[in-house]
Amino acid sequence: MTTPSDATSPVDAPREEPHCLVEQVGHTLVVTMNRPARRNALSGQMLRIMEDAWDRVNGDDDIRVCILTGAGGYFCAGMDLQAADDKPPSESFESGEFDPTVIKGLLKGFRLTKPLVAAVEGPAIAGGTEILQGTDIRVAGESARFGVAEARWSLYPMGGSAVRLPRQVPYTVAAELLLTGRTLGAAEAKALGLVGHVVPDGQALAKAHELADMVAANGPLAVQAILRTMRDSEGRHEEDCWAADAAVGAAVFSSEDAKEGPRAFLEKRKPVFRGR
Ligand SMILES: C[C@H](/C=C/C(=O)SCCNC(=O)CCNC(=O)[C@H](O)C(C)(C)COP(=O)(O)OP(=O)(O)OC[C@H]1O[C@@H](n2cnc3c(N)ncnc32)[C@H](O)[C@@H]1OP(=O)(O)O)[C@H]1CC[C@H]2[C@@H]3CCC4=CC(=O)CC[C@]4(C)[C@H]3CC[C@]12C
Repeated sequence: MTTPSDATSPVDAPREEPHCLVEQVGHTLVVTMNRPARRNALSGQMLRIMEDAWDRVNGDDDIRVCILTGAGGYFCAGMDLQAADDKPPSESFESGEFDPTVIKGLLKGFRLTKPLVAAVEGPAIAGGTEILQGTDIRVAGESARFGVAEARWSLYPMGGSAVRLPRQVPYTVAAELLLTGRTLGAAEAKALGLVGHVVPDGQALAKAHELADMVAANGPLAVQAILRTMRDSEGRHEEDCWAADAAVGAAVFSSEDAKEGPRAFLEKRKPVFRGR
């Protein structure tokens, strides 16, 4: 997809903001989709920055949790329809330039090994709700709106929603949202369990930080092991999961942190976890 960074621009043009901002705050990496004038529509540049951020989360032991949010009071308006009109994604699929089975920026075919907290203000439409389904803990401002609108434009929810949404909300609701393209508000999303928290507008990021800080204060090995088992056991019979569950759990109990935690409780102090 063409992005402004691919185009030549006059030297006197104002410096364009990066399409995605990445900032570490303590043990939390904050990823902010940053094209508010386009309602944070997903550009190629934005997705490339997000892919690098995901690698940083997975590769840096100092990062224990990630927050994904959008700038300007918006979450994400999905694929950049102008860029798609300039260069239809089908050209990239047909040429083999892009393998749609893995869309790392949208966390399809690639997952974070640490918890991802979504802070949603305003519209999270199509690709916006698609990437939401790759997050773990979710906070919405009361005016946030969700939906998978691809069918409205005779497009396909290539970000994974036809697979994931029926696993995250009741089947008939997933079918209705995917097939009608209608949107839903934060209250309905909370009632369905698509998001876990609804807060006053403008407070989603603060709540996301509060939750992220709770995660970051816990044993990182335990947190990552729990997340791994949740991911690996999804859709499988429980009897097929216990061996892996036990192996992952035993490794956590064998860690130094598993001794530090109970000791800190008994000594009535905060634990100091070192991730080993
Ligand atoms: C398949 C994956 C997902 C697909 C999609 O998401 S389809 C797009 C669906 N999006 C929508 O339907 C939302 C459209 N927007 C709205 O409904 C409204 O704007 C809003 C409700 C979001 C906000 O309303 P508002 O009143 O506040 O604001 P407006 O006045 O409407 O808008 C303000 C301003 O912003 C512009 N705008 C808004 N939305 C968009 C948008 N989506 N695109 C562009 N511009 C937008 C609007 O025009 C106004 O502008 P103005 O000038 O002021 O009038 C895909 C997701 C990612 C894809 C992959 C990306 C990487 C790839 C690269 C390749 O080369 C191969 C393909 C691929 C892998 C590609 C594959 C497909 C995806 C996975």
